[in-house]
Amino acid sequence: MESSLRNLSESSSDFRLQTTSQSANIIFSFIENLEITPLNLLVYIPILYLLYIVLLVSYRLYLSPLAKFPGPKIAAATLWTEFYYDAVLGGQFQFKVKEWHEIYGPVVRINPFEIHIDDPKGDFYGTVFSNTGIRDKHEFYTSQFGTGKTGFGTVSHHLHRLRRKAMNPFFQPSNVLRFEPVIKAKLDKLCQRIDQYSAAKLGAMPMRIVFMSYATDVITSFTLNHSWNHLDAPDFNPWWWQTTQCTAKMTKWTKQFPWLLPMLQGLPDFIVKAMDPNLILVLEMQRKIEGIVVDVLSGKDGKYAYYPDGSPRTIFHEILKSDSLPAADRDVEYLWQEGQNFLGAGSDTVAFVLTMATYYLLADTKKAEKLREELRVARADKDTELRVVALMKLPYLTGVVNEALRLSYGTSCRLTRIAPTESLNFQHWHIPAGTPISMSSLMMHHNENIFPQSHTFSPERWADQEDGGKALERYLVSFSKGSRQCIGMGFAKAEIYLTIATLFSRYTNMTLYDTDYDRDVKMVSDMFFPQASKESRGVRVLFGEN
Ligand code: HEM
Repeated sequence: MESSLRNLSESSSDFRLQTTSQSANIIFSFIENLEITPLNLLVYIPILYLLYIVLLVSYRLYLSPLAKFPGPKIAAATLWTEFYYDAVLGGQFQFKVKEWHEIYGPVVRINPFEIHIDDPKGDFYGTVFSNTGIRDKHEFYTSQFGTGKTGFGTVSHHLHRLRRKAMNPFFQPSNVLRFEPVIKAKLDKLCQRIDQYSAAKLGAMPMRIVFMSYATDVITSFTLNHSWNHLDAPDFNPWWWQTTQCTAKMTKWTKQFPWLLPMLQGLPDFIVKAMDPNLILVLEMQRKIEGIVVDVLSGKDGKYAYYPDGSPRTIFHEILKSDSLPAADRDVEYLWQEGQNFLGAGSDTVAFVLTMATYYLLADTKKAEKLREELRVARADKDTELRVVALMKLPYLTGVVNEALRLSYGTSCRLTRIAPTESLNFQHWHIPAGTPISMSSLMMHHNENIFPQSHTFSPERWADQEDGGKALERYLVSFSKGSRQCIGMGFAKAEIYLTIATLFSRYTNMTLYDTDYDRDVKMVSDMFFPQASKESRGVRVLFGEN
């Protein structure tokens, strides 16, 4: 209450100041004259609470520095609007924001604190997600995963720089290229599993689950130096995909109630299980990663934790080696949270891009043939298996990868940045320093000015450009941009290029099985990652004889 009143007195409008200070006087004299008895409290508390709400909403609607921005009043008044669309209706807020942009224009105030921008030219993305400016994250966004100590979850720009610096060497192109043979070994295993499945006539393969197993084996080998070997499971461990889906769905609740996560962690397992059996999978995953971290810290991995030249094979050894890391970060909690982020960030994201590439190429077999032809010619030229560096130079394959990234969006939710010391100007709008500003890949990637017929999968929109689509990449934001851009981008791209090239060269007889765009592909809800309809049976593929 006091802070609301203090805020009120800072108003620039004399009239409003007068009115609000009169209201404040009334409230104070009301409080002074209160006769406190238990019975009276039952009446006074709701009245005071109601007054507090009225003052708070009035402040948000008329006095806040964001009051000048267009948008629905209900969104400016309360965070419950987002909660209703996202938690109650299930991932619908992004679509609502899109509708608001159609009504109010490119700048919309989407909650009491935040402005969302859908720039018709797309260039403002580079300003908000800047590489050079100071950019904090918004705690409302970061708190949803309960990993506030990690690079991903760090609010402060400056602290993030220190944490990111500790991880950077692990993601250098040289370290990614050194890992290429391991990705290829996992790819061989994936192909063996596909061959066995098809020889045993087990039917169509659920590609998101299959790719999820594969991507998890790759990311656990890369970051933990221990493959989780999901590809060995006869059914590709669908529960692991459910775990990540459950973690993502939980964010719609934990964003509003961040205390939920620590509370769950403190409850006995049987209670958590009774609430939702998938929740226990999330906790088990966290404990498994924590166990690995404890092993790392105790030196259990010994010399196998390092390459012969002494560089680390696990992200934890890399982080601990750094002299930039704050001392408080050298503990188990920080490291397991970081480990969880790597697994979450590097498994279903990659799996979804691969699934989308597979779907769109098989839905239009001419495009698949064009890709195969490019790969055939390139291979004949070199007379050998292509390495990732050579693959990345192929224009049509690059178009396929970029289109798959574009139509899988990265995160389907909006991303937010705060410029704490700099006010930003967009069109005629002046956005005060410290305002959380968000933009969304969903809107960037369906901006018809930039990507005409944006719902069409068209590798040609990249491949047919004179510069191979380099200029257009500015608007491809699946990995976001700027200082908080995905640290695993180079690694993910290497994995995606290798996988698409290998599968489409090797399997010439792949067909979609009972896969319907509206039911199984089209994004209908945003659960941090894009989700198809509840009736979806996934993208399924039959591998025939080649
Ligand atoms: C297609 C695959 C991937 C996509 C689309 C993707 C997308 C993204 C996006 C959009 C962000 C920024 C999130 C934000 O602003 O809050 C991000 C951050 C991050 N990603 Fe990825 N990612 C992918 C793969 C990976 C992989 C393979 C790894 C690990 C090897 C990884 C590790 C991370 C980490 C650690 C961050 C936080 C970076 C920071 O804040 O400094 N990602 N990713």
